[in-house]
Formats: sequence, C-alpha cells, structure tokens
Amino acid sequence: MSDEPLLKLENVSKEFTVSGKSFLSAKRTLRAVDNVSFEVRRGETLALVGESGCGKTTTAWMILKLLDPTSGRILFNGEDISTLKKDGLRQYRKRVQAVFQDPWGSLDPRMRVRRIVAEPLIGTGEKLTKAQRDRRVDEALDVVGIGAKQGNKFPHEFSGGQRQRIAIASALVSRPDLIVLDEPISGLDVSIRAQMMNLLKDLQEQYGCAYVMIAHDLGTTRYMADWLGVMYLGRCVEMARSEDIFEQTSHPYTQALFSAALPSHPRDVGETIVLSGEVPSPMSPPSGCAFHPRCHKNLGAVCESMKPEHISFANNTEHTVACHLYDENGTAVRPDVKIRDAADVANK
Ligand SMILES: Nc1ncnc2c1ncn2[C@@H]1O[C@H](COP(=O)(O)OP(=O)(O)OP(=O)(O)O)[C@@H](O)[C@H]1O
Repeated sequence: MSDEPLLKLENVSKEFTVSGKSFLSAKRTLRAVDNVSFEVRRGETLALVGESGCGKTTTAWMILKLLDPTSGRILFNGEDISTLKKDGLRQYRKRVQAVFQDPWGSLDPRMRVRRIVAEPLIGTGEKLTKAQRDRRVDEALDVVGIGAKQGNKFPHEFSGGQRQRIAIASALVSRPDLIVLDEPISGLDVSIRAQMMNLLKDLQEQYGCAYVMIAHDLGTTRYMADWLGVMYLGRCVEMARSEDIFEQTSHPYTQALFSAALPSHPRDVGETIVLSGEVPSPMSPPSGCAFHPRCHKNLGAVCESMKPEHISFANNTEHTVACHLYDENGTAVRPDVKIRDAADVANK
C-alpha cells in the first residue's frame, strides 16, 4: 500500500459566527475545530472520538465539502479541495462518499431503492450505459446483503439495519476512495451492530476504500480503526495508531475517556477516572489547555495559562499528544502528578 496520504488535513480550523440571545447583543465567534491536522492513507480507517460537541461532525463536513474551513487546507491526493471547480468537484463528490447515522435522512422515501443506490452514478461524468449502471447497482445491493431482487422496493419496506445497508450500497456504488462514516452503527440495535461492523470491514478489504469514522463508542473504534484521533473542544489532543493508543493512552482526557468506556483499559490507568463537569462551551473555552478544569493531572499554572503544542513521542513519532505532561521529545515529564500535587508543581 502506498505511503502517500489519500487525505491530509493541515491545521484546519472552523469558526462559526453565532448571534447573541437578544437583537442587540453582539455576534460571537465559536471555534468548533481548532488547528486539526491528520492524514488518512488508502484503504485505512481513521476514527475520531470525543464527547459530544468536540468538533467531530464539523471536521467530517469539511472533508465532505459541505462546509469550508475558516483556515488551513484539506488535500485529497495532494490537491487542495478548496480549489476544486466543476469537473474536479464532481469527481471529488464521486470519490468521497458518506454514510450517516440516520439513513432516513439520505434515503428519499418516494424513490425505489434501485434509484436511490444509482443516484451517485448520475452526473459524476463517468460514462456508463444503462446496462452497466444496472450491473453496478445490482452488485452494490448484493455485496451489502440486500440482494438485487429487492431493489424495486421502497425504503420503508426495510428494517433500520437494512436501510443502513442500502445507504452503504449507495455510498459504494461509485467505487469511492474514501467514505466518511458518521456514527454509522449507533442508531442500530445492539444485536446488529457487529454484523454492520463486519460488513464495513469486508467491504473495505474488497474495495480498498479508506474510512474516516466518527464514533462515540470506543469498542467500535478498537475493532474498526487503524488510527485514532481523540478530540476535545475542537482540538485533536491525541493521535496515534489505534493499537498504540489502546496499549498506552497518554493524554489525561484520553485516559479518562478510555477508563470510563473500557474499565479494564488502559493498563497504565488502573483506576476509573471520573470526568467532572460538562464540556465547556467552545464560545468561551478555558484559558491555556482547554481540558485543564476537568483534568485529573492538572499541573496548575502552566496548564491554566499555556496552550500545549502537539509533540510526538521520540520512540514513536506517529503518536502525537498536546499536553504539558510531556516534553518536546514526547517523554512524560510528570506522569505521576495527581491533582492534589498541582499547586505544589505550579509553585516549583
Ligand atoms: N452551524 C453551526 N453554527 C454554530 N455552531 C455550530 C454549528 N455547527 C456546529 N456548531 C457547534 O460547533 C461545536 C462542534 O459541533 P460538532 O457537531 O462538530 O461536534 P460533535 O463532536 O460532532 O458532536 P456530536 O457528537 O454531538 O455530533 C458545537 O459546540 C456545536 O454547537
């Protein structure tokens, strides 16, 4: 597999202007995504995790070109997607597809399933005869387990899991290089989630497409993802190969997230870390490290006043973290620090 990234985000940020509550109050800026950088290689899966409101969907929407970044660049096969016009944009829409949590949103209830699945083939510039198009639709319906014969039915004639399979068929039919999966299984019954994860993995093996996956559930990401990015209040606070993060969580936020979701992991945490309070509003983020008010390893003054840079670990440069607990080589400075030591540390 080529090492050239299929998708590259370079310091991507997105700000929204939000009106005040009353007519007279000033407009304010909300930074939903803050300097996010990562790469996705062909055929690999990168998952973004984090609590609600941390910027996962906004990031996905920018990749899908449903939103434009306020700053930074998104490169697809080395090309800045903000420069795409007409044909280039049409090609991009064909090569980058999406599956959302609620398939109802993307399945027109008045259309037969065949027509819905064929939709991404229309207007992509790819010259297909009707027979070729039909064959593609049949194949897509077959590989997702719906079966070509069911194509004349309407979406309401299928169960939730089947509807999600139809949405996947529709995403696959144009043979995309990348599919953005926005919580694709969280709306489904627990009993069929495993089937759906297996299906997505099988399809990736068969077609070689990459996935950017948004997930709340760490169990899913552990099974699906090659890379994991942990987001907090718009920032990607930790990023690494999935197996490396599951082996060694480094950012205190990642540790808290993992300790709550996977009580037996990670090995280095040992005890359950309870995250106190809510995620602060991105409209008025805390100073310094935005996680400091909730952090069980808060070092005090440095965390409260300085935004930590992203650094990579000396023994594994693919593992990056933005936290004052680590020095510029990624070595842990004070991994032992507990919150009660914070004032002492700050005074040293
Ligand atoms: N169009 C918009 N206008 C203003 N604020 C927005 C807009 N879209 C998103 N936001 C805000 O940006 C922040 C990030 O939202 P986003 O939906 O990307 O988070 P998320 O991690 O995907 O959350 P969830 O898991 O709940 O979908 C939130 O504070 C949200 O309220």
